[in-house]
Amino acid sequence: MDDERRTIRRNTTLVAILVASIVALGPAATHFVMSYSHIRGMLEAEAEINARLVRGLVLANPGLWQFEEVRLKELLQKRPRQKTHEIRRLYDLKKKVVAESADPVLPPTISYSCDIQDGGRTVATIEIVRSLAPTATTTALLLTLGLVVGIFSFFKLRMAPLRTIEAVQRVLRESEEKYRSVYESLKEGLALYRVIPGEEGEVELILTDINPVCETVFGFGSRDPGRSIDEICDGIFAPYHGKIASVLRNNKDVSFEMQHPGRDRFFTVTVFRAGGDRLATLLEDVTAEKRSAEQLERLAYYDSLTGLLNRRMLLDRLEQTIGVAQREQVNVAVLFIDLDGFKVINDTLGHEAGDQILIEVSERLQRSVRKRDTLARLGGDEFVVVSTYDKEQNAGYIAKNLLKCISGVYGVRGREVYLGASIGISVFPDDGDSSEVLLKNADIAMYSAKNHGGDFCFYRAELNQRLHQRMQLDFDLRRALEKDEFFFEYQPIIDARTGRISAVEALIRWNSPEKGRVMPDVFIGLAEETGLILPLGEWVVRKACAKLREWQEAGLPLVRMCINISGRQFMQGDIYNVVSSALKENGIDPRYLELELTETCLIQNVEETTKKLGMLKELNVSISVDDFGTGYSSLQYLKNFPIDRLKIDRGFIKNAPHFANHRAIVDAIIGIAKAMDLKVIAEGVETVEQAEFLKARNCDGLQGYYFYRPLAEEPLVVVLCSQGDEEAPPSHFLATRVLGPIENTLPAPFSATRSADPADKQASDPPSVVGGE
Ligand SMILES: Nc1nc2c(ncn2[C@@H]2O[C@H](COP(=O)(O)O[C@H]3[C@@H](O)[C@H](n4cnc5c(=O)[nH]c(N)nc54)O[C@@H]3COP(=O)(O)O)[C@@H](O)[C@H]2O)c(=O)[nH]1
Repeated sequence: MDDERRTIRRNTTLVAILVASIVALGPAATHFVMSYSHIRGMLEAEAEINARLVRGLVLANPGLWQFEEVRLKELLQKRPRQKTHEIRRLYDLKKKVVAESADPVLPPTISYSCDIQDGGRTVATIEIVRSLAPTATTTALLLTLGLVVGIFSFFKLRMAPLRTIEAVQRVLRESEEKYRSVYESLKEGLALYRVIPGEEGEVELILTDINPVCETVFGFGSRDPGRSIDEICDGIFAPYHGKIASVLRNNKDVSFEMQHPGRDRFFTVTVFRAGGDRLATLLEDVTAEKRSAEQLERLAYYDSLTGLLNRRMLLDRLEQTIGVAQREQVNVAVLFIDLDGFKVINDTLGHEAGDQILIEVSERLQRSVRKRDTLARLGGDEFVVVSTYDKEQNAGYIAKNLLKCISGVYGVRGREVYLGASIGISVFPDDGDSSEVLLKNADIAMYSAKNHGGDFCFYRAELNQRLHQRMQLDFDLRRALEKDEFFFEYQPIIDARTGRISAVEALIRWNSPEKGRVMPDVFIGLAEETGLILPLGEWVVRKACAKLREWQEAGLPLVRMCINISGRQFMQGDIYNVVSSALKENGIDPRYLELELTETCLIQNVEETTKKLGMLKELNVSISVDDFGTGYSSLQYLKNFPIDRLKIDRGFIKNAPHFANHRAIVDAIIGIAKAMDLKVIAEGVETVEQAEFLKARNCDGLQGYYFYRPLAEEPLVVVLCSQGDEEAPPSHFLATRVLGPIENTLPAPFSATRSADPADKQASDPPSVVGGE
């Protein structure tokens, strides 16, 4: 028990004794005193009356009244209340009883005497004695009752204040606990301080209490209460003393944001009065909000992958640089960099690897540019450097330096890959006077550099013209599709064993009203870029199936129809539904349709490819890998893909008879195909040597100008009809078309008369063929 409680207990005991005594004795004492004085008053009055009566007798009989005992006794017996037991006595001067009227009177008694005078001289005394017993009894009863109530009151009174205090303390404790639990569960740090005013508005804050968050987040320790905040926090609050002091002065809360350098965190501090000269600070950790605000700002102005400036910031900086260049009479070069070969790396090694490379490229560029230059990433594999220079040739030097630093070998995922770059340069003020124009022109120049095999290219007005030409071409192609201006030429594929045509490859051409016959090299790339390849590719599938049905219905000897499927069409298009619906609509045997996909396209996304190829294979169509050898050539993938044929790229065929390494590659590809139970076709067979070389190595199929150039439909039909038998083609095919003479001789190596010069060969002079692949 503390001192306070002890004092309270002592004082309340004293008060309780006092009150209990009053309660115990008060009624009895009051009763006694009041009864006593009442009785006494009555005795006085009665004694007076009796004395007067007796005096009458005395005055009437002055010498002999003492002998009138009977009369005197009668007088003494005259009382207002006869029931009250009394003793009444009359004494003479010698104190001898002259007359007496006596009832039995219980002690204790009360008496009153009254003198009887005669001529101013006392001649006798009357005494009345009455019992005080009834009063004493009542008083005793009251005293007993009072004591009981007094003792009870004593205990009650003695405990009541302590109980009240305990109740108050309990309420306080509960409210303290509530406050504590709120205080401690606050997610903000709450610290209480005693303020010691210093000189010139300075204040010293002495920490008095902290909640747990203050410890974990702000770094206060449990031993810190009692210490000055400046001492604990190495003075980080010092700059805010003025604000803190103003809270006491103005009685108004203040808030400010501060950084805790030791903990690398940001806090919003709200200072408010906590009663008297106490202050409290609410410390809210806003590090996460601050970081996400910074992150948002970074996202708005910086590229999230490399940390370089983004397009928005680049344009802003470029505008500023133009302003400076105008004032200082210097040139600004905008160098638009696009990586060469990045897409293949990204597609084959995955996006993570691609990202890793982009980060390394940005690091190399950062090391290469000057501090005052601007370096940005526009997205994908496009970077831009903005540099000021004074001499004309300097922009070229900068580009060369950039190329030197970017181009080379990159290590990624334990492999080494080579990367180059193409740079387009536009120059202020010659090529534009706004950031947007300079950037657009540098982009155009970059395309030109890329089309010329990399390196760098300065912007020229005619490049812009070329861009417009491309836009025009895209427009014309879309219109051509609507107007059905596309058509096929068919290049036969020869079965090397029999010399018969085993398949034809349908090759798209555009019959442009303005340009005439346009070859696919001119438009397929652009169609891929713009996405036109999706409807165009669908047209190819549907047209090929429709042709197969037409030929079937016309009774032509059927061969496989091979069509080229572009990478974008395979990955992004709904190839399965397009092929299956085209097959169904035309009711043709799916085995007559072969889809040619390039190696690079197949390994873009192996999982997706496996799924799509599996579905296509379920339709029973054939699948071949085009341009084999030029891409990744992964045997692992080949093993898992459901493919039927490999087509060796014509680049290897061209040099195979003359160069040992190309020969070795062709040998290897044929070997792989045989080992995997795949058929192998050689593309671009142009000479007799090539044909003999391939035949000697058991290549299954041969395709190339040596045998046939791509043929229009009519000569193809003639060739197909003539192979194996000498029957004429169905009449309706010949009726409307003019055919050249068909030379019905075997081509070398099947006939010694065939010229080896591909230039000699025309679409109208096919060899006669025997057998099939
Ligand atoms: N996505 C699609 N791509 C298509 C389609 N049709 C064609 N193409 C692709 O366009 C590229 C160029 O095709 P093209 O000008 O038709 O040339 C083909 C042949 O003419 C040519 N070839 C055939 N033999 C020889 C030869 O002996 N020498 C030689 N120099 N060239 C020859 O090769 C082209 C066919 O190549 P490939 O497809 O790899 O078998 C071309 O990449 C076509 O793929 C289409 O409908 N969709």
